[in-house]
Amino acid sequence: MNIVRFPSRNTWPALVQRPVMDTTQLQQTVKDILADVRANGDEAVKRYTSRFDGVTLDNLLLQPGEIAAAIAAVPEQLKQAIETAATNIRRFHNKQTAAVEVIETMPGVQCWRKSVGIEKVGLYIPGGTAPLFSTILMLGIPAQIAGCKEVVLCTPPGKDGKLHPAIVYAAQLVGITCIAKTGGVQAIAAMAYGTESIPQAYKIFGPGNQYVTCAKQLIQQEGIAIDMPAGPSEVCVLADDTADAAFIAADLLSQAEHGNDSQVWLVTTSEPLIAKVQQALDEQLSKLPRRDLAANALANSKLVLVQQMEEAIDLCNAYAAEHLIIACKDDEALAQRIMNAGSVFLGNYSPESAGDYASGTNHTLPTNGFAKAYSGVSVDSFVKKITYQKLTQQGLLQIGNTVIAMAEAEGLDAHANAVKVRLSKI
Ligand SMILES: NC(=O)c1ccc[n+]([C@@H]2O[C@H](COP(=O)([O-])OP(=O)(O)OC[C@H]3O[C@@H](n4cnc5c(N)ncnc54)[C@H](O)[C@@H]3O)[C@@H](O)[C@H]2O)c1
Ligand SMILES: N[C@H](CO)Cc1c[nH]c[nH+]1
Ligand SMILES: [Zn+2]
Repeated sequence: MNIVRFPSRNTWPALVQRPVMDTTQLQQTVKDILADVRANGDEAVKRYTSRFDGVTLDNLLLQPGEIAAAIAAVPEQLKQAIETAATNIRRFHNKQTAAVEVIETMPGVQCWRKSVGIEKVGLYIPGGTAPLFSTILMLGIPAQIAGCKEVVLCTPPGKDGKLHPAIVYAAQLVGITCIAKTGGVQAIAAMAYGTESIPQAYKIFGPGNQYVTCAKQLIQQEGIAIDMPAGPSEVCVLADDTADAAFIAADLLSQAEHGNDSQVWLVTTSEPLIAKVQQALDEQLSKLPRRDLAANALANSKLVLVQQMEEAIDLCNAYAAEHLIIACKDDEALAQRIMNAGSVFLGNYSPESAGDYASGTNHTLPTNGFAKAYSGVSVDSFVKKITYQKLTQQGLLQIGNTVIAMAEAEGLDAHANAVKVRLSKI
């Protein structure tokens, strides 16, 4: 990992840049696949699934017989773990709904706002390097709570053309039955445009690699909504001299193992901690099955030493990590000063893995600095908020002159007349 000592503030904009592929080439590749799927539907989706995932499929949609077989193949202990996680995620997300409240802004003028589930949603579940069935809970549960009517799920198949049994188990647990065995750009295109077998969605959710994230950003320009750019995983650990180097190394590796383009940071005021973390990383990395992916990600990553905690906080806010772990004595006080992060983990006993799987918060979060302006997925992401109003005759008498005065001042006489014509009849 690169060690950066006392970087001056004017170097921070370059320092916080994430590693990205050549964006021109990436965008061209993605645009070509999007256009092909739009023109050729299932045939193109199958062709790209064969090219990128090495699988030739007759049927893109998971068949009922495959569902029963997959569910039977999930070990009981894993089923229980998935159900415990689902219960916690439900508990946390159930509290994100608010009762409709009618506000009387003037006598006889009532206004209210209601959340209505987006009718058709598409969920992308990553599967290129690991079958992230936990992501099904993170997207499927808020979709269920929001009352979305049609949910389609796309995920890449394994080399045998099948889905990991836990993917199928988690999907049925959250009531998803329309499951397509395809990933990458072709999956995002299929959900955006609709194909013969994959239904079109109004909004597409879910994390993915740089191809998936770029495809989501491009289809957004065509009028399909997306949750947010949720690309390669990131964690930043903010630590002082009370932190435990072995815990920090474990947390950094937990996100580095997601893929080559993940990025992990340590920001600290403690010089001795840096050497200890480096040693712990060496010890732990060699034992990981996914050490090659993690080692590549560590090459993109940084251990940053700063003088003061004040500066450390400012740098964390400039970096705007997907996940921020505060491994410091004053974790709660420091957390108050965090302006930019997808999700924050406080203290030495809150590993990011807890939030990735089971504590209850959502793990679909903005990466690449988008946490400066975007939130992670929640029930809100799956609803539109429609406003309503009802005016009585008394209400229109109260508000009428205000509307007429403003409409006439804007030169919009027809607006004023829509009020006058009614007032003349009261
Ligand atoms: N931000 C978040 O909330 C969050 C959550 C979970 C996972 N993630 C991230 O999701 C990512 C998952 O990535 P993944 O690769 O394992 O799975 P993925 O499902 O996102 O991508 C796999 C697909 O990429 C496509 N692809 C691969 N190489 C290609 C190429 N050369 N050209 C065109 N398409 C190509 C293929 O179609 C393949 O099916 C990781 O980066 C992980 O860190 C992020
Ligand atoms: N850390 C990922 C979000 O960046 C979520 C995840 C899923 N499984 C394990 N981790
Ligand atoms: Zn993770």
